[in-house]
Amino acid sequence: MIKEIRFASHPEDVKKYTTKQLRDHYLLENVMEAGEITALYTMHDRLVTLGVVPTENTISLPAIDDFTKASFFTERRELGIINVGGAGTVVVDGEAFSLDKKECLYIGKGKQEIKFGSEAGNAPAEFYINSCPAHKTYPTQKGTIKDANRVDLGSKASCNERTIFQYIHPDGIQSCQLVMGFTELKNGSIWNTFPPHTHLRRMEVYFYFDMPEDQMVLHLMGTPEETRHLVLNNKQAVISPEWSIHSGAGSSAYSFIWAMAGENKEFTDMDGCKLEDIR
Ligand SMILES: O=C(O)C(=O)C[C@H](O)C(=O)CO
Ligand SMILES: [Zn+2]
Repeated sequence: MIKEIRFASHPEDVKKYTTKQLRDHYLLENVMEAGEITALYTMHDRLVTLGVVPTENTISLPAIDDFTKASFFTERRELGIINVGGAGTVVVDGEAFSLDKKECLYIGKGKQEIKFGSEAGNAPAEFYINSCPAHKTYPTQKGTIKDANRVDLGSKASCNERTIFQYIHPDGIQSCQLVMGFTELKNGSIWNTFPPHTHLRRMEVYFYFDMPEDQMVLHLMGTPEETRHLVLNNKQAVISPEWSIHSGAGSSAYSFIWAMAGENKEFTDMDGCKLEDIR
């Protein structure tokens, strides 16, 4: 298992960060490792981002004792999973859920044994997971693309034509604080989340996928009046502190999974930035 803790940051400090410091604090460079679990615990709302890639053998989710001091991972946590690889299965206390690419599974607090497997070891499932502290148990539930709430946004002329698929949200799969889904850009569009926004009530993590290996996204972060960029490639993730914008322009179309945790679960509770204020 590959694991790491990152601490929360102050916007005044981040203004002084070099490219390397920005990447060290916010970028998750290697999320998916064959046959491995990767786990990154951020102190921004104590969200844990994991990647699980079972190849020949199934992989069990351990408690990660030094992060959680719990006897099993979901003793005080909930988690949301979206598969971005080949077909796979998640077994939750003996109940099997098959997940095709882009399908979602929410697992509520209190599930003791969680196991991940792939249908074919040479085309492994790649489970992208976000977990946050939970105070009560909501039912474990699968979501297929048809179950997701679709929101079409943007336009061809603005190069930001995209569809948001909401899985774990107030009118969909229920959770304590996790909100999660993915956004797909239409071919020819490159901008996500533009115009950008902040939401002091929630932090957010973006995981970019379905991006050609030789392409990239310039992901924007920072306060609206002091922005910075990070270069992200396929299957990399980036932490967005609650005070930061999170938006990006790619050299081609791509998709990304967004996940939020914090004070509320209101997807539309955003403070939109005026383009004339962005620096
Ligand atoms: O393309 C978009 O716009 C998004 O996907 C927005 C994210 O979901 C988000 O930032 C929600 O707060
Ligand atoms: Zn947001």
